[in-house]
Amino acid sequence: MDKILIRGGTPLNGRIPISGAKNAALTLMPCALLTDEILELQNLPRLADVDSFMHLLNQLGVSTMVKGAKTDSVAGRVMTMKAANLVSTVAPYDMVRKMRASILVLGPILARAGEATVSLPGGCAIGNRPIDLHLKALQALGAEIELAAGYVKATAPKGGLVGGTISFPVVSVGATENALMAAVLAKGTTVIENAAREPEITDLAMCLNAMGARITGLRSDTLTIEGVEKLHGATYRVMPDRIEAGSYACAAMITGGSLELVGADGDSMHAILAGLRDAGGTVEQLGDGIRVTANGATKPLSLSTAPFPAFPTDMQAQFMAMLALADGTSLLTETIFENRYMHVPELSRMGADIEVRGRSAVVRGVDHLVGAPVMATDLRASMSLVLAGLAARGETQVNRVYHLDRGYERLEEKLSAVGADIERVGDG
Ligand SMILES: CC(=O)N[C@H]1[C@@H](OP(=O)(O)OP(=O)(O)OC[C@H]2O[C@@H](n3ccc(=O)[nH]c3=O)[C@H](O)[C@@H]2O)O[C@H](CO)[C@@H](O)[C@@H]1O
Ligand SMILES: C=C(OP(=O)(O)O)C(=O)O
Repeated sequence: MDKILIRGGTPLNGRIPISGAKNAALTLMPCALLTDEILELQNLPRLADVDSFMHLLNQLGVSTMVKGAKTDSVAGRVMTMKAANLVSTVAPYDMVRKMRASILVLGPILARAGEATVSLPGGCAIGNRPIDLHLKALQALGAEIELAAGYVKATAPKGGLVGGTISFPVVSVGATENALMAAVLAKGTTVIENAAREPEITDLAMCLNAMGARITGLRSDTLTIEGVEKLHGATYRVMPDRIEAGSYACAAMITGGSLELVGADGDSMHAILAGLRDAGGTVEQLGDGIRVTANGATKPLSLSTAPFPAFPTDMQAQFMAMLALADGTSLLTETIFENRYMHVPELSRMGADIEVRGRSAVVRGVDHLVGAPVMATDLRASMSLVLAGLAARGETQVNRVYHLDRGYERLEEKLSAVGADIERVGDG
């Protein structure tokens, strides 16, 4: 298994191109299931999750073609997808197990084929992650749901799904996405109340509208969908990854450098950028991206994760690494996933002083971190260890690199280009 070796201590300076957003890509790709015409997605990131999703779509009968050489370091990939017919309505365990976002095929397969069977994704490192809200949303559109042998089977009424009111008790990104993709082909009007407002949801709604859907209320917590009989093909560009951009912003801060994040969309990053400014960084809006510059010691922060537009849970681990070296004590509170502190013991092994108290973590800034062999059990936790390694004295060896490959395109290449001493090494 590959490892990443980092010799820390170099301030990072220069330009990093920001890739297309993983979490947008993973909800835009299943839109191909909703039409028999071609959906072309541009600016897709080169990520393991995108490849896994493509394989899942292939198994369902979607033919795909990918353009974009790996050597082209700035442009994303272009994928054309065509689901002339679905050859299967089943998303099997071995695919869903690898990638929780596979659950996002449930709504579109059901809407297109009238039935869908998807393996239950189960829990994972960051928390329990149930799918009850996805299922309730589909039930509100008339679907019958059966759970058996680790699978959920959803069946639409004879004439297809029927519009209805979906009122979410808790904001869920995935459940909002599944509901949207199911409702676009339902008969009549659907209203989704307490919808997630993450920019990736807006990206999904814009892509669906480009395919002929009729969704209004974009960017708000109430989405109204007038069902249409058919969707057509479209070409759509995936939004820039706000979490990748935020992660590299933390790299600038933790190493005392200055990074231009080319293509980053500041409008989707308000809470992240506010956090960077409060931590003492300078954030400049550029024509095509943003620049983040450290100014001396990082200031401590008090931050709580919550649904958009608040501070995202997907940035909590990276901010924690940055705050581990702050000039004072920070308080981070995780309100979305109950078990998203798996990076704490590893950061502590590098010399961080962090105490978890229930859902909160008290981070007492230390003078320096020391490199060590570390590993993390999820994507953003792994990135927090890379960040710590970039600032630490000596060598850090980050194991289980496959987590990083799920969400960070060409990580070592992007970081070496701005001065990091980082390399990927194989086991042998
Ligand atoms: C592929 C993708 O886009 N993943 C993102 C998505 O995950 P995902 O869509 O899985 O996250 P949700 O927004 O659904 O989860 C939010 C909260 O709702 C709970 N919940 C969710 C669904 C459900 O049926 N029942 C339920 O109780 C979850 O346990 C969690 O506590 O949003 C998360 C929150 O911003 C991000 O961390 C993930 O990176
Ligand atoms: C938790 C994440 O992703 P996923 O929902 O795909 O596990 C993430 O991107 O941080």
